[in-house]
Formats: sequence, structure tokens, C-alpha cells
Amino acid sequence: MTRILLLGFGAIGRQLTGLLQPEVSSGRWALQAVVRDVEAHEARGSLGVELHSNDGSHSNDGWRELVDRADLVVECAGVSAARDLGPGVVAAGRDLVLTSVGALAYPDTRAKLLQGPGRLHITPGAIGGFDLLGAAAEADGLAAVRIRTRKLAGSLVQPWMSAEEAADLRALRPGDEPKVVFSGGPADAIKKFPGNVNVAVALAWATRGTGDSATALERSLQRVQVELVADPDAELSSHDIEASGPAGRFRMRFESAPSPENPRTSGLTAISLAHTLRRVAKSAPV
Ligand SMILES: NC(=O)C1=CN([C@@H]2O[C@H](COP(=O)(O)OP(=O)(O)OC[C@H]3O[C@@H](n4cnc5c(N)ncnc54)[C@H](O)[C@@H]3O)[C@@H](O)[C@H]2O)C=CC1
Ligand SMILES: O=C([O-])CC(=O)C(=O)O
Repeated sequence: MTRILLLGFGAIGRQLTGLLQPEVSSGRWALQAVVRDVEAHEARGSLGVELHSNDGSHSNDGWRELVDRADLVVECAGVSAARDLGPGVVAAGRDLVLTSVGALAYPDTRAKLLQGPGRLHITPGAIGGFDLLGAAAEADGLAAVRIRTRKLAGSLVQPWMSAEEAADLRALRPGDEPKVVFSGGPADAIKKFPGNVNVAVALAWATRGTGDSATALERSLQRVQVELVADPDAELSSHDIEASGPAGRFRMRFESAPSPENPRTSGLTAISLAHTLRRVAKSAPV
């Protein structure tokens, strides 16, 4: 039996649990989840997952024991939790699947996550096409990589915004002009919108090319250009990717229904994560 420990049991963790029922009900996989407040989660239904509470600190004994007993840890809690708790997982020799890929944009976290001995696996999440883009990047075939993400305005409101900025976003109504809320690189984007642009860092990871992973990712983060748009007409969250260079010109568009539990998150993310887990479990590289 493969013991999988979920860090976080929100929209992605709960949808993932449903998607993994074939493995769970056959007894091949067992799921546990670390949450902030067990009682609150039990009130929503634990979906058969054994829940444990965590005070958010990596020195918590309960958390360390759970990690030691797991075969695989799956982070789906947010960039901050990934930065706080992810490095300890790989240091303990456990494989970690990262959903909050934005954690890799922070050089100190990146160094620890890539240091091992546990292996780090990155889910493509809400976007895809990484096989082709990765191949082109490895052949030095890409010179420019761009991603434009559109989401409903309300899902882009952040705690650091002024009351006026937040109110302007919330006031956008269908038919109003879309508003660009960020334009720049993935490392700045993820600091400002940690729950919305993990895909931009994942795209930088996918197109990092060859060589030492940490150095290659840093270079790639400089190349990727991100635009984040609040779109009052966006029934679906969308990601438009454009990459070009000596290998050619590639355009991809991903549109997916937002998760009913968390409108910041595309429903496709958990679907992609389930696929990543199945590949990791078979030890195929993802
Ligand atoms: N790679 C991708 O394409 C995408 C990545 N994401 C990432 O996935 C994260 C989770 O997304 P959702 O499930 O939609 O968010 P959510 O807010 O619905 O669920 C996250 C859960 O994790 C819990 N949590 C946070 N810190 C914790 C800790 N230290 N210990 C235990 N539990 C903790 C929260 O209380 C919450 O219940 C996002 O914050 C984002 O970083 C989200 C969408 C796409
Ligand atoms: O789910 C999405 O559409 C993308 C997202 O939130 C992220 O990358 O953080």
C-alpha cells in the first residue's frame, strides 16, 4: 500500500481525493491529510481521508512523524506552506509533489527543495504542453516565453491591495473593459498573487532547458513574461501561452472552469495533479 500525505485539504485536496477513488477503494493507496483545523474539515466531510492537525510549524512533532510514515507527500496548501514545510519533506528523504510551484521562485526555498535526498516533482497544474516546450527549450529553441492569465476580477483581490484598488476590482461588471493587474516576471507575480500565478513559475520550470536545475530555473524566470488580467466576462479561467525562437512559434490556450470551492483555482489543477501522482507512483519522470 502507498501512503500518501496531503499537505492541505482545500479545493484541490478534496477534488483530488475524489479523483483518486479507484486507487483508494481498491486498497492500493491510503490518503491522510494535514489541515489547520480538523473539526472545521470534519464538518465539511472528510471524504474518508484521515485528518491530522498542524500548527503550521515544521518543528511540530506530529507533522514530522506523519512525514516519516508517508511514502509520498503532496503539497496543495499554498506557497507559504510549501516554503515552510516542503524543504523538511525532501530533507527527510521523502518525495514531494509540489502544486504551489511558485515556491520555486524564491532562491532560498528553491535551493532546499532541489537539494534532496527526497525527489521533487512538479505538477503542470492548470496548464500543459510542457513536453513540447521542454523539448524546444532543451534544444535552445526558445527565445521568448509569455503567459497571459485571465480570471474573474474578484478572485484577484489581495490582502496587500488598498481598499480603493480592491473595490475597483470588485466593481468590475460584465461588459466592462478587462483590467491588467500585473505585468512583469513570474518571481514578482507570485509574490503579489500567490494563489493565481503558480502556472507562470511552472512554465519557467518547464522551459528551463538543460544544466543545473536551480541556475537554469533562475535564467528561465528572467525570460518568462507574465500578464495577469481581471476579466469581468471570464466565465472560465484562461491561460494563453506564446513561446517563440529558433524552434518556431507555439501558441496554446487553456480554458477551464474555476473550482466550485475556490474560484481562484482552475478545476483542471486537481485533475492534472491526479495524473502527476499516478506517474510518480509508477516512478516515471513527470
Ligand atoms: N500549479 C497550479 O496550476 C496551481 C496551483 N495552485 C496552488 O494550490 C494551492 C491550493 O489551492 P486550493 O486547494 O484551491 O486552495 P484552498 O484555499 O481551497 O485550500 C488550501 C488549504 O490548505 C490549508 N493550509 C494552508 N496552510 C496550511 C498548513 N501549513 N498546514 C495545513 N493546512 C494548510 C488551508 O487552510 C486550506 O484549507 C494554491 O494556494 C496555489 O498555491 C492553485 C491553482 C493552480
Ligand atoms: O488555477 C489556475 O488557473 C492557476 C492558478 O491559480 C495558479 O497558477 O496559481
